[in-house]
Amino acid sequence: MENLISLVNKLQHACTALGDHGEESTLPTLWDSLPTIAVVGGQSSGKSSVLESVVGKDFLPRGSGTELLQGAPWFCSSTGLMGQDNMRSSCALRIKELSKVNTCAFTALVRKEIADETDRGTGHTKQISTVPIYLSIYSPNVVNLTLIDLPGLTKVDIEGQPDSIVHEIESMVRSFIEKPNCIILAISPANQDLATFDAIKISREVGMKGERTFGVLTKIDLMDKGTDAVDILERRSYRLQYPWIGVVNRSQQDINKNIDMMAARIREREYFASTPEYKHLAHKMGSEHLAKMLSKHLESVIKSRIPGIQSLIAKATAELETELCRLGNPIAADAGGKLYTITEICRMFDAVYKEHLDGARSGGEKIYNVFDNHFPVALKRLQFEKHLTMENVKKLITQADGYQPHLIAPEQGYRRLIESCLVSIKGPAEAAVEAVHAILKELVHRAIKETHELKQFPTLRVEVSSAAFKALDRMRDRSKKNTLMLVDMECSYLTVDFFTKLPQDVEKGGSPTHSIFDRYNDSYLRRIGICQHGSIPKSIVYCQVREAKRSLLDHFFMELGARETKQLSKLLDEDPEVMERRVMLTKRLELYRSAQAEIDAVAWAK
Ligand SMILES: Nc1nc2c(ncn2[C@@H]2O[C@H](COP(=O)(O)OP(=O)(O)OP(=O)(O)O)[C@@H](O)[C@H]2O)c(=O)[nH]1
Repeated sequence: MENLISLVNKLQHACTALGDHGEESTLPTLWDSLPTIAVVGGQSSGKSSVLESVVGKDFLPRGSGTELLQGAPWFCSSTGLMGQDNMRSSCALRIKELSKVNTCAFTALVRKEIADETDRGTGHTKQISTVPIYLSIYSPNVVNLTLIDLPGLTKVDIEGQPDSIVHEIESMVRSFIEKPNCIILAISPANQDLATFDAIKISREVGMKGERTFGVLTKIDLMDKGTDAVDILERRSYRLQYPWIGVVNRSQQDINKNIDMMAARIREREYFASTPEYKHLAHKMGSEHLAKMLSKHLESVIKSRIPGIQSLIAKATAELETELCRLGNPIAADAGGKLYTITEICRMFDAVYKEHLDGARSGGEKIYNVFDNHFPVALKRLQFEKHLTMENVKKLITQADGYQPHLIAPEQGYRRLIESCLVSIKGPAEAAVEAVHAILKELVHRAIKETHELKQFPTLRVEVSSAAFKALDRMRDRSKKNTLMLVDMECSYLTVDFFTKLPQDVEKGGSPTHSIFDRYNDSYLRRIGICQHGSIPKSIVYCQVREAKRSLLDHFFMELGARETKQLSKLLDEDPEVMERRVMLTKRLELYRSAQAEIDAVAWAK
């Protein structure tokens, strides 16, 4: 029994330390893995007496009028009383510290509590109540188990009870004992015909092949003279998977005389040892033997549940770890720690952002699309013809040499013509800068969303995105300036090479007979634009994309260094609910880990 106490206590310790009392919980319950013991039998068959003798204490009211459902979940005081009221919603009787109450006082106290509770449940009508009474007794010396004293099964209606009572009791009993973790003590009085009792029948029905059922033959001492229970006890009749155990409980007279449990056990031992019919079976009879058998059985059942409990704990631990990981790390208290956390998170954001640009995540390809598609299309759409209308060309060329007549060729005029066309490229160039800017901003949104660590801190998230946007705005402005400058630069000086190439290029495709105006036609000027096509993206990538990759949060970091602890704390203003949940989960995880260690120790000791 001591081994069992220690084994169950360890498991129970693990369960109760986790605050797991079998209540509805999001986490898998360990409680269900532990067995309960229920006594089933006809009215006055001796159920309460057997329960008490297994426990070794008398506390249950017996005799007529106790057809109530008494459950006794047992806890040891070392695991505390926490959560009891949550665990059992209805009426819980709590008798604390069994060891501090003397037997008489204890008996009287518990009996009174049960009787009062029954009256409360049935309204003094002495009817059977289907509301369970849960009696929790805490002691370091008892096994932490749930013992259920069920109302007696009956075949006939009971006076003062509704007609449906026979079925009600049966279905109540069935609902308790059909749970696979319920060990059934089928109580049958030996002084009545066994065939007339349903205890075995009902427990066979729910207990599959009877592997959960222990037959207990009570009232052997009350059998008619000349009859005995040897056939049953020697497994010749009413055979069960486990041998029947005969017991001799205290009679009503003994109870009235206040014969205590110890004396009753001695007398029971003597009875079996001295009765000729049972002498040879004496070592397998009696309440003590029943208690030992049950202990052994419980031990093996509980041990067989250990792998299941271990996997429940492993599953719960994994779930806790996942959630904790999702909630992120707790925040450091000092400024240095906070600064470190912020920069680390920013670094992670930065890394995600770069991945978008470099192709590890999607989005960066949109920039290429601007250069490869939007920009050339925009160039194509430029209305060079407006510049090249005969009127405009004439005007420019005529104006170019002022009052002087052109001697050879209107070179100055060509220059002006080309310049004015090049200037119109500024529009598409600016549009490309803006398009890339929009893409870079959109990627900030995406990277913010995808940086898991930022989810924890809404304020930091806002600040990081606004810092990134500000940086991108600065880069955009610089890029625009540089790109437009590039166009200006192209316009400001046309090389000889440029000019010498003009007629040749035109001659390749064009007709030399065409006038000079026709030669520098629309498609030709477009080609000049296309020359720019290469350098404008270069400028944009250099000023915006490369910079965004290199120094998106540089300003922010510099500014961070100057912030005070209070301001840093503001950035890390986590949702208090998240903080609380993290603390709770961390505590629970620690408990699960220590429970795991304890249960592992039990498993290794097998
Ligand atoms: N002589 C003798 N009396 C017994 C034995 N077992 C139980 N009794 C007596 O039988 C009566 C009924 O016993 P209980 O233990 O209350 O039976 P129960 O099945 O719990 O009864 P209900 O809950 O009322 O159905 C009590 O007066 C007991 O003292 C026994 O083995 N021998």
